[in-house]
Amino acid sequence: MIEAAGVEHRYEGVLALHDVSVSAPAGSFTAIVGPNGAGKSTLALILAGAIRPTAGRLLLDGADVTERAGRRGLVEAGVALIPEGRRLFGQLTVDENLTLGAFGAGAGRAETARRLAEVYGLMPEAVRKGKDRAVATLSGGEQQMVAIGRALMARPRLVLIDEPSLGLAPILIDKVYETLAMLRQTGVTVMVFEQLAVKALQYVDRFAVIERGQIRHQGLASDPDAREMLRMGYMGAEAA
Ligand SMILES: Nc1ncnc2c1ncn2[C@@H]1O[C@H](COP(=O)(O)OP(=O)(O)OP(=O)(O)O)[C@@H](O)[C@H]1O
Repeated sequence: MIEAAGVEHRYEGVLALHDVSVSAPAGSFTAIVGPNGAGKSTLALILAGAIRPTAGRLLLDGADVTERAGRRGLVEAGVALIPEGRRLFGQLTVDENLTLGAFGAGAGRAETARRLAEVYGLMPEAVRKGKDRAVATLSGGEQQMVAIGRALMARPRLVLIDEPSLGLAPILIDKVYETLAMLRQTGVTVMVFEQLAVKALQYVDRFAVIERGQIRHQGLASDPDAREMLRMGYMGAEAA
């Protein structure tokens, strides 16, 4: 469904990605794992079409969309990015934040109400009950759920999530991943960009290891060698 082919990205002097080729088939759940500064956020932005790679191509459903990259990314094509740090409106309520997700995608009032009901169905009880609370008063895990919910309000076919576990307690990380697994069950293609490699591998079916801007390994999470590779300390203390 989505594919980066021979992608390179430079920020002024810094080579952030070098000859990166990764893909995610429709309906898959994929993790791009790697340590701090490996290039995960840059790759997430490129796959979402939010920034244009300095070399290489971005393909969506087999069509070259490299030139379409821009600030709004590939939203119209059904691609949603949940950036690191979530970027919610803390003073607005859960309901208002979710509604803005549909507004950005051009949904009318009745359609927005339908989508709200659907998205609340995926949210944990604490978020449903807190729909009139300011988002800033929710826990980090709940806020991450709202960020996922807001992206879903645009009815994306592909959801890219940068560091879903960042700053969350382990039990909440599992809840976030369980929600993503449920989302995938509904037919949405899901990609996470994650430092917690071992955790991500419990949930995804495919993965790629990125280090210093290059893909070192790609495979299936069910492959015993995959886990062995992470265990060998390839990712050092950052695998958890
Ligand atoms: N806007 C920018 N300008 C210059 N260099 C940048 C910029 N954004 C990222 N970089 C550099 O590009 C490289 C990859 O960064 P990136 O944020 O993509 O990695 P990451 O794996 O997401 O790391 P983290 O987990 O810390 O967010 C790093 O060396 C980083 O310092």
